[in-house]
Amino acid sequence: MLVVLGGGIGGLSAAHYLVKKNNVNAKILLVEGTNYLGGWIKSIVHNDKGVIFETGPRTIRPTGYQGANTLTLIEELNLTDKVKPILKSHPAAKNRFIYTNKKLHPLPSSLKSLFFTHPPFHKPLILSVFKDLLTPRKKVPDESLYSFVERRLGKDIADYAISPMVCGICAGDAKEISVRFLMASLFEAEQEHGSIIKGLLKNMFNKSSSKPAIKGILSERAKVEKWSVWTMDGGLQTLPDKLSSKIADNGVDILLNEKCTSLRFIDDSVQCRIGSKDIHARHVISSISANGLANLLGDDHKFLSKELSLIDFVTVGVVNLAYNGEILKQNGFGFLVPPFEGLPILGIIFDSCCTQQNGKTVLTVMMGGRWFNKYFGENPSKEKLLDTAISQVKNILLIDEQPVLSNCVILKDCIPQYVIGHHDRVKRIQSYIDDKKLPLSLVGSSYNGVGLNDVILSSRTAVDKITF
Ligand SMILES: Cc1cc2nc3c(=O)[nH]c(=O)nc-3n(C[C@H](O)[C@H](O)[C@H](O)COP(=O)(O)OP(=O)(O)OC[C@H]3O[C@@H](n4cnc5c(N)ncnc54)[C@H](O)[C@@H]3O)c2cc1C
Ligand SMILES: C=Cc1c2[nH]c(c1C)Cc1[nH]c(c(CCC(=O)O)c1C)Cc1[nH]c(c(C)c1CCC(=O)O)Cc1[nH]c(c(C)c1C=C)C2
Repeated sequence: MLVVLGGGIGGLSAAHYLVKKNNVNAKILLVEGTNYLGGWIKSIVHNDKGVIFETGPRTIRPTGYQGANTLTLIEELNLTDKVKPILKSHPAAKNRFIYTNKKLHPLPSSLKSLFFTHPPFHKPLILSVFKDLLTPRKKVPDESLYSFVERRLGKDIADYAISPMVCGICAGDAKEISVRFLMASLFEAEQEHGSIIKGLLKNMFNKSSSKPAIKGILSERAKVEKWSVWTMDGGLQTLPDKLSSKIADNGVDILLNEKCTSLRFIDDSVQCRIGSKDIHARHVISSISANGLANLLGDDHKFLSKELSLIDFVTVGVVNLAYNGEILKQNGFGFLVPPFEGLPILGIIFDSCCTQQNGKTVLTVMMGGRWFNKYFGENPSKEKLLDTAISQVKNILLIDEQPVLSNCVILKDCIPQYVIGHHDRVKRIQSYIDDKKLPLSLVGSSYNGVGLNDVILSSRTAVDKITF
């Protein structure tokens, strides 16, 4: 028996890859603690109004090894016809705004714009290139994203570009998040070549990758047609829905509403406590959060449990709003708010600019993250979040109308924070599992990337490494 813990995209894709590899016909069991498969991916479809609210992720990047891998999965699931690309030429790809000093500022998006001063930046961005070339290398094992960028490119970029970007990816504080999370290659460029620019130039002429490129039909199409990001017809939930039905059709047993409450490693197998039963597995793939897994290990593996529990998570409040008519004055993906503005929101996505919403204006307001308790306390009511969202939409986007539809969710501990030292912590965790030869694989957003592409690739890599 092979057990997969968790039915989010990590667990579902792990089960899919196990089915593909399972040449010994081992039984596969997927255990999900709630009555829903998909984890944070959830699309609420209002068929009568022609509106879709995404409460979690909404777009996926097609680029890189990870991006191509996800598109291959889409082909394997026969979902090609459901893919909805957003091209690089589309306003939603070109226009991203920063809200600061009571104004929405478009982020510069062309090479030409490097040479001019674009508020909120105080000087032309080309000066940051010179700063990088003139700043001596600082040898460090890791550093915060903020301090790396401030040191090499200047405070303006750290405050107005990097801090909001970190909010828009992990709802975290750039002063705490490791530079190796989002900018590993730039960090390595400094460590190896003394400057970001020099490192990038050297790498441009010395292109060698350890992994062979994935050349699927969809990923080739994405290159030729110049996709920026893509989403799915019917909402992103189409993906976990199809994965769930495909793995069930292929014989995976799916247990819903059953939590795994303990894992005991006995000889070379694992005893999983699920509900009131003990199930013996020859291998477990855990896709649940690192701190959830820490709680299952008891006192047998104190070091592992402690390291896993130190990976922190933040809570995000998500409010979806639909208004009659197309009433947005700006066209784009949305805007982010730098944390120093002290506003109770992280940013707003203009969903109806990215996807058709039947003539309605659909917005998603994201709140809290690293600052959830500061603005909302321990247990805020959903009304408080909804009121905050509507009043921020009114103040910033000048929309006075009341929404015709709304939804509010509080996503408790939904995004891990890869703080300084995360990379080494994950190495220690993996070394412990390898040294003790535990039949345990770790997948999901807690370890090697929080984007859907990273999570899906973590499942494929884990399954590739298992020997039956
Ligand atoms: C608001 C938001 C917006 C996002 N936007 C994007 C985006 O636009 N693009 C992008 O690429 N990524 C985005 N992400 C990131 C992405 O959605 C997540 O990283 C990804 O969905 C995590 O998947 P997972 O399988 O690792 O975890 P989860 O989705 O958390 O799945 C884990 C599952 O395990 C179950 N579980 C937990 N404990 C147990 C137990 N003891 N026993 C059994 N089951 C258990 C849980 O119920 C859950 O279903 C976003 C995330 C959030 C929260
Ligand atoms: C404000 C909160 C959040 C918004 N999105 C997320 C949070 C926490 C989560 C998120 N968004 C993206 C990813 C995937 C990253 C990846 O590795 O692929 C995750 C986990 C995509 C994304 N969204 C924005 C950016 C800059 C990115 C990176 C990839 C890309 O360039 O497309 C921008 C953005 N996110 C949010 C808003 C309001 C926003 C505005 C411009 C919300």
